[in-house]
Amino acid sequence: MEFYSLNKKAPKVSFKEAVINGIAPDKGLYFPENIEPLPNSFFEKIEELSNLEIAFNAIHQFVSDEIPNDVLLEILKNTLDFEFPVIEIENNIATLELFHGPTMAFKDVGARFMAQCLGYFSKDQKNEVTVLVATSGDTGGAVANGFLGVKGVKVVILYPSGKVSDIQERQLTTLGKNITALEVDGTFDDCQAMVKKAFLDETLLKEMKLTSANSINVARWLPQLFYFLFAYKQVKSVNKEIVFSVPSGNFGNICAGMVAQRLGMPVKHFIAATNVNDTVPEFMRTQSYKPKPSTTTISNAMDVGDPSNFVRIRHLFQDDFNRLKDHLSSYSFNDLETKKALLEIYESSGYCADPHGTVGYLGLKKYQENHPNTYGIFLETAHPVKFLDVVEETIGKKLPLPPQIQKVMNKEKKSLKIKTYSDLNYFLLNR
Ligand SMILES: N[C@@H](CCOP(=O)(O)O)C(=O)O
Repeated sequence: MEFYSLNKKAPKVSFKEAVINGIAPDKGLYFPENIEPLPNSFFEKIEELSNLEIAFNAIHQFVSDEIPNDVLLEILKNTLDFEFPVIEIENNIATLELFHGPTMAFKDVGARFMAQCLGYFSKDQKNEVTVLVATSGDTGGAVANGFLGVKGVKVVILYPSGKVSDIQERQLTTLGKNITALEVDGTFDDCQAMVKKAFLDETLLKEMKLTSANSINVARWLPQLFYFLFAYKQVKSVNKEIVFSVPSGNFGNICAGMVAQRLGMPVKHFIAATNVNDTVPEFMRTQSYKPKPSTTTISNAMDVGDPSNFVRIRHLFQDDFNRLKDHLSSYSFNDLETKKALLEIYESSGYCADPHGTVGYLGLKKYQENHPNTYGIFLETAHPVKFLDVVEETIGKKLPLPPQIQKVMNKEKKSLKIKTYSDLNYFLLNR
């Protein structure tokens, strides 16, 4: 399978090259040349398949023979060694819990998958690869965990100072070894812009091989489509039209869900639920894409003003707005609405959602006002404990700390403060 750049000014590349490059030389995101639907029998018998079999069948066409089947299976086995349960909390409303992995956020799957692919591809290379990643909260911890100790790979994580939760910060600043955290005086968008600038910086590129571990990298982005298939397997028997409501920041997860739909998975509609960082809901209202500086919210991992992957979503629908709106609705909610709903869900069902999942729930409720007979699944993208202060204060109860979190609580946070792109450039050239 080849991948082309969405800016169409760079040569097509293999999966291996797309993973190693991260982003195309013309600054475009890579996109698969073809998305071949899976046979009907795959979906008819999906309940009989293990998660490993589902994932292998879904990802194989993108990886093709660039990773041998036995190695790919091993990578998937190491990636998917936890549960992805769907839990019904109200009539026609269920949540897909994506937080049972090592850093308790949905990013664990993509980060582990990409780390192993990159480890495989760079095993014979003499030169070390530097992975640059920008995070608004959850990606950083997952990438740190997934890449820890991977030979020939150094990871540099940029995060916005004071804008990630205490636990998220611990997850990305306490591991050491091949992982370095840079605390940026700015927003997530500033971090993401610096990372993208580095990929075009000839002085850097002469000195080192750089790649990205954000969802702009196909190996981080595509495995997220597994979640939707795992959920479909669990709810297929309800025999209703299925809609997914995805809390969205950089829009990689929802875009991967749309790839699962292209593979043939029956889904009626997607809902992109955002906090007040509403660039996409505004686009769906006005047809005009206007990125704006991100605002800090209690669902901080979605504090993104210029979502990288929205361009992939538009491309999936050939930039045809009418086709896009048949498949996608997008709504935004403020912190007050989020806290109110978090408490309501807790009091009515006993389910403790996190602020991101709650935004997803709100998006689903809004959509179902006009589509009451659909079966809705909202994604719980991170464990509520990662947002301890806000969740405990909202529900008025203490949350027990799971072992994954206890592990990082007493470790010392280590980061270097930077402010501008030249600070990043200096760090990379002189570390
Ligand atoms: N929500 C993210 C922002 C980066 O998204 P990514 O999926 O492109 O890595 C975060 O938690 O950092």
